[in-house]
Amino acid sequence: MKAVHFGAGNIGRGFIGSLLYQSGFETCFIDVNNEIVDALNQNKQYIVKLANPSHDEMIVKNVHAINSANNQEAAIEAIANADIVTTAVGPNILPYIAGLLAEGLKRRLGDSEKPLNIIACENMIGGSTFLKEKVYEKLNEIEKDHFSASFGFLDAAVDRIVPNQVNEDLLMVSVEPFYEWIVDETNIVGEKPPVKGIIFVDDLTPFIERKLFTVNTGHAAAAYFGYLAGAQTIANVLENKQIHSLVEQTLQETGKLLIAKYHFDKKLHEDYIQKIIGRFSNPLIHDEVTRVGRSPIRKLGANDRLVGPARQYTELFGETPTYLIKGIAAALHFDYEDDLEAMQIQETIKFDGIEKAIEKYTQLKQESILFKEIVKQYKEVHINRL
Ligand SMILES: NC(=O)c1ccc[n+]([C@@H]2O[C@H](COP(=O)([O-])OP(=O)(O)OC[C@H]3O[C@@H](n4cnc5c(N)ncnc54)[C@H](O)[C@@H]3O)[C@@H](O)[C@H]2O)c1
Ligand SMILES: O=P(O)(O)OC[C@@H](O)[C@@H](O)[C@H](O)[C@H](O)CO
Repeated sequence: MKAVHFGAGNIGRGFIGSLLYQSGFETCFIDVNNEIVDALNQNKQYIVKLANPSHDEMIVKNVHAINSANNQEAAIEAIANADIVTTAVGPNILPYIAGLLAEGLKRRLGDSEKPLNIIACENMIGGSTFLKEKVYEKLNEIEKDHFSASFGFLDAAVDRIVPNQVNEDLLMVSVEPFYEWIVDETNIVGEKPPVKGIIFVDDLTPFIERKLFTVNTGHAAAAYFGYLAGAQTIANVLENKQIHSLVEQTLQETGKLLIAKYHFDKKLHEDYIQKIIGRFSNPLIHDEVTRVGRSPIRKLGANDRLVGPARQYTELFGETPTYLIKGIAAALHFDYEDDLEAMQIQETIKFDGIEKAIEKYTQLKQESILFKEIVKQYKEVHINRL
């Protein structure tokens, strides 16, 4: 069986590639990073190392790679012959791979009748649906009909903390032991993708919201509070009792929302929160606050991990969430120079003011109570940097 995976980065190699190998796939990574592509083609395997006390390792074999920046033809051919396509390139990159994916799928339609499922493994709600929209923008009406009959775009929630890698071995990836990959089965065409470790569900929404509004909300809060406090890594951040408590309280707020919306068992959800905080605190993972806080424009998006639950909380309970708002305010103070989105937000604040910046990046209306509370909190954080 052949897999094509877009994005041979942290999660691509450290999670998806590893499960594809364990399931018997030969994986072709498509990436634009020449160094990684060359190394994969040279070694044809790489090591995944677990951040556990015994530092267990496994070798992922049967891999090769194509640089789509200079070898589109090979990438199109690989997609045309794949048994599954997955991605982990980042939500903002999905529109840029859509053209190539569309070409590969068109060629496949010309060559065979075999159905194909595509799974975008990105931290966003409806990632595969979004990718499908971008692919369909490249098609005419007849092609759209053929695509709908032959290709399934399956939304997913993926969870495994894979920090930026600093190993001498370029391909080695250190990952946390925990993982979870939940896939919406409702749009599958043909057989269920035979990937060991995938949990198929018929309603993904509770799972993706639970993951994004707990793991990623807690992570973002820790990153932005931690950055203000001058911490380097997420594990360091959580050693600070004050921030530990801020993160926990933030997750109590998203927990209250999730339990009310999805009737999750209160005790089980509390256990889920504590397990996640434990994962963040893993001393064997060196996860920089700047990676976890990366792309703050995306993270401040109306439906993303901070503003999404804050908005829903305010609508459902008729009051604003104290700690989520603190997290949003801290994100607006994230002025890390190497992050283009952080710099863009800081420019907007500097030239247009905080109100215009909040409106632009969160889509919240100035007259809303949530908006006003964020402005207030932003000014307070400004005075008392943690
Ligand atoms: N790292 C994690 O802990 C983690 C966990 C769950 C989900 N995710 C999600 O996985 C996705 C990837 O995150 P990551 O941490 O692996 O990032 P990463 O930067 O390590 O990997 C992204 C890879 O995509 C490649 N890429 C960029 N543009 C491309 C293009 N046009 N075509 C093909 N490849 C391209 C990059 O070169 C890079 O190798 C994100 O959506 C992220 O939210 C990450
Ligand atoms: O990948 P992002 O930028 O959406 O979010 C940063 C981290 O929160 C994220 O990568 C987590 O490590 C991951 O989602 C854990 O499953």
